[in-house]
Amino acid sequence: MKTIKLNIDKTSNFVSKDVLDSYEKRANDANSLLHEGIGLGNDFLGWLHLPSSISEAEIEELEATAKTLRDNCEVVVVIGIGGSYLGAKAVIDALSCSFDAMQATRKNPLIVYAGHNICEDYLFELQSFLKNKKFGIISISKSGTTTEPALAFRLLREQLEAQQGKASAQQLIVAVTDKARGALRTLATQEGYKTFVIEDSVGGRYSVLTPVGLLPIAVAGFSIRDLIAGAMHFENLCGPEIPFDQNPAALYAAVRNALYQSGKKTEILVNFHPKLHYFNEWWKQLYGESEGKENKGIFPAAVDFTTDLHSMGQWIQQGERTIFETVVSVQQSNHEVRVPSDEANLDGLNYLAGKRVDEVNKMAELGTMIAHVDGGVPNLKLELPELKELYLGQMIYFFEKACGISGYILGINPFDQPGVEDYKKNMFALLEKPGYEEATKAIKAKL
Ligand SMILES: O=P(O)(O)OC[C@H]1O[C@](O)(CO)[C@@H](O)[C@@H]1O
Repeated sequence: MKTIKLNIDKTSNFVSKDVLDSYEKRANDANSLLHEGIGLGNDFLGWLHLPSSISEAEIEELEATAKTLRDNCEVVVVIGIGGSYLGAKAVIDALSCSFDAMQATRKNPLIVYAGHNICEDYLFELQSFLKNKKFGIISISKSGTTTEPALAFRLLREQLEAQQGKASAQQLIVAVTDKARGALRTLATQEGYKTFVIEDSVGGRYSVLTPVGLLPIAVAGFSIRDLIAGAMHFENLCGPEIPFDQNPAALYAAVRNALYQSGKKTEILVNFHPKLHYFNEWWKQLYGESEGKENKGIFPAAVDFTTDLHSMGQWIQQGERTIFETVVSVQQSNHEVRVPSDEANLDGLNYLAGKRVDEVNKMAELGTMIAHVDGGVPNLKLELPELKELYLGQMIYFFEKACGISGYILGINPFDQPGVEDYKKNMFALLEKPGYEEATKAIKAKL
């Protein structure tokens, strides 16, 4: 099986071999600790062996449910926030035609998203769009209580029942949530919705290879079997028994921590393929929510090149030297477009005539890497052979495993997210949620 490849060569001027070697033990110990299951956050290690533990029966159930939604819906709304939608959107966007939403004739239902913001105009416009559509809903919330998806689900469930009738709506709603707890579980049980379980041991940002991601990806018409196969392959390639210098997850975790300790406080995930924009977003939550603790942690930023070379390129080239880049590079385009020759050549592009557009993109990528490294920005590179389910699955597991190792090297718990409760408490107090009376009084005194 072809695999994604990590290249850390363009960090060697910033992290010496001795320094990198000094991280070998910490990275190996962190990897072993994950597998021993006795480290910080060890209640949330269900993602570690997830790829190899998904059964044929589970895959068939996901495929069957996806078929029901595919056969009966022209639109499927994925409701969820954070890890409850980012993994699905990252994979679906990476594999879909860039103009899929505008296609007149469709093989697959259009996937749209809700519950990932609290925007009245967004929800109004989505409900207006759905007015004359046969749509289904995949409502996803591990806790089952997150405000944003719950609000969207209340609105869209009411609309679906009004448009299709309660009985038909019941067949077009799937809930993915906790096996026993939370409002979404209670509602799904009461209404008789088809449900899938998010195991307690799998945190939201690590849940893309559970029904959270797999069901929407299957509904979109992509191969969850290939995605799982790629993840399983990297479950093996990043295991604790793999030597440090051959273990991509351990190496990436070690290099990024060495760079962080040397003063590189921000990591910028870079792509040269716009379909990976939401993969950036998935990665930002995975690393930001895992490592941003105890006033520590690399800040995860992201850009789409060459687009953002025309917005962020100046800062990256000549701003504060506290950044490094991890470039996700897709080696082979799925399509071919060559630069035409032009008799007048007024644009001066005839020197490119006959070349593949991707050849131009690759030279932009190489030129950018040279400029940034020369400018004091270390570069790591993750090469994907193609944008296919297999390599996306490999990359998902690679970043998940490296995140666990990196968090343990940093000395924090990579699997909790206590900091996200602060805004929620204030929001509930300001909204005068029952039970928050004291908090309401206190926060209003601050205003
Ligand atoms: O799936 P849930 O429980 O609605 O949580 C959604 C997201 O919110 C968070 O819990 C943060 O509040 C993320 O970790 C999670 O991915």
